[in-house]
Amino acid sequence: RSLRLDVVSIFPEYLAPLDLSLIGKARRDGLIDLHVHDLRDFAHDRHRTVDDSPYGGGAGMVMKPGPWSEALGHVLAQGSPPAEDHQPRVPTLIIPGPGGEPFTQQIARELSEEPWLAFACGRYEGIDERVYEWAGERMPVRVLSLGDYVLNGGEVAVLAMVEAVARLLPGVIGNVESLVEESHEDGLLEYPVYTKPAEWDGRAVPDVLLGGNHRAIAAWRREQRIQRTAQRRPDLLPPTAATSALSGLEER
Ligand SMILES: OB(O)c1ccc2cc[nH]c2c1
Repeated sequence: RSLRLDVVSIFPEYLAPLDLSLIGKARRDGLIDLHVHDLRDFAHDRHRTVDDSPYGGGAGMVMKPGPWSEALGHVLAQGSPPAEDHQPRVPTLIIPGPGGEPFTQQIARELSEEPWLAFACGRYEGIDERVYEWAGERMPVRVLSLGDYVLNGGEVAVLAMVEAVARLLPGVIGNVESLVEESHEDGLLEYPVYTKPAEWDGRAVPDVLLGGNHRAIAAWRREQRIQRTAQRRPDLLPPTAATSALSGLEER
């Protein structure tokens, strides 16, 4: 199964890290087909203008609708001629933004099932709202946020989302076991990990991990995940589990 990715940005070089390591190998192996488009190529005035001042006033600039509709139209055109089922293929368009739906591991899993994702990287104060409407009439659109903080543009968010999605594709990560017991995979944070030496800086590795009792090790790791989640991310636990896990901590 291969995933086609299109990214539109005024800083296409920002996406260069996708050529490195795992994602780079996935591209060379044909698992990922990445196309980065420079939004300015779709601005036809002499200065290749992509922004202008906001109606209604306010600070900063807003990204003009014209170049975006041309750029996204160009991306859509890559889906023709239609696939064998004669339905013109369209991508799911992801638009990163601080005002979006929180991006989660669950969404990463959903997106990794898609054959074609497109990403629109905003800059300045954002993209003219009519672009969201225009795009929504032509393809599924999801506005996603990495978290409650603000970046200067969508490129960093796209790098993060592409990595989170691509690593779930079969064949991208060599060791599939590492995809199972990781943070957020089943709603819990990951357990603490240790490696040699058994004692370092006067600090020992928990005895249970040095023995060979795999049932005891699995139980210890499960308990660690629950405790760590209760301490750091009680919001991930159902209310009763959070308090009972924490009360277990207080008694110690
Ligand atoms: O925080 B973000 O994910 C984000 C995304 C896009 C733009 C465009 C201007 N500021 C942005 C911030």
